[in-house]
Amino acid sequence: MCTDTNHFKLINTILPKKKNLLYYINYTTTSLDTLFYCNCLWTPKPKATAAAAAKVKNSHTHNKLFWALPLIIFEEMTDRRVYVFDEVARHDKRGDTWLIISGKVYDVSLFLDDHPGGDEVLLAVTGKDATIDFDEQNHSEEARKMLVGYYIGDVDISTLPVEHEDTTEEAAASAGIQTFGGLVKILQFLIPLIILGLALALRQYKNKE
Ligand code: HEM
Repeated sequence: MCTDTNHFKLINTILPKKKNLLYYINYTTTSLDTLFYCNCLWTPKPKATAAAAAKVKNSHTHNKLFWALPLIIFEEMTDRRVYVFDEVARHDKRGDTWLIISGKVYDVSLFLDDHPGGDEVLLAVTGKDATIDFDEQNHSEEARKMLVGYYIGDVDISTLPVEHEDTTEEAAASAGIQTFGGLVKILQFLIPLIILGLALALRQYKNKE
């Protein structure tokens, strides 16, 4: 664990304040691949060789890496990809809490206790599309900026379950079409009856004459 406050300052100026996001450091000069957390906890990249891992543990290399930060390329290593809805839906519990907001998938497992709106609301929408719930709360600009820290990928929107709510304009229009269709069917049945009734009435009238 790095305790040098300068390192914290440096890291915070370079990177957005993201919690527990892993960054891949492509340290071009030594081609030393390693991972570190924003909280300054250094961990060798799993794939890194034992020799590279040993180098990272060496404090000299550690410092060298840190001060070279502005020169190195960061790539987020959070395995960002496109998830099908069913996969998101499986992460629906405390400690494994994913949700969807505007087509993006967020892992809020570590945010539950920090959420100003409480953990219950997040748990209520875990594994689901929480777009409407999120928007309904009129979250501040600050809250929206925080989203990036929990972003892990996108959801394939074609896999989202079809909503059955009839609140949308489309649903209202389709309901209108259905009502109209019903009316046409009734008229199709009634019109021949009316014509028949009129014909009979006319015949009776003529017979009377
Ligand atoms: C990663 C996703 C989310 C983040 C980063 C987030 C962040 C925040 C923040 C910073 C606040 C404080 C008020 C503000 O600045 O707007 C807040 C309040 C709140 N949030 Fe969230 N939120 C998230 C998801 C959600 C979801 C999905 C819901 C609903 C299901 C929700 C419901 C609420 C509620 C009820 C409050 C309290 C509002 C109040 O007391 O006035 N949040 N959230």
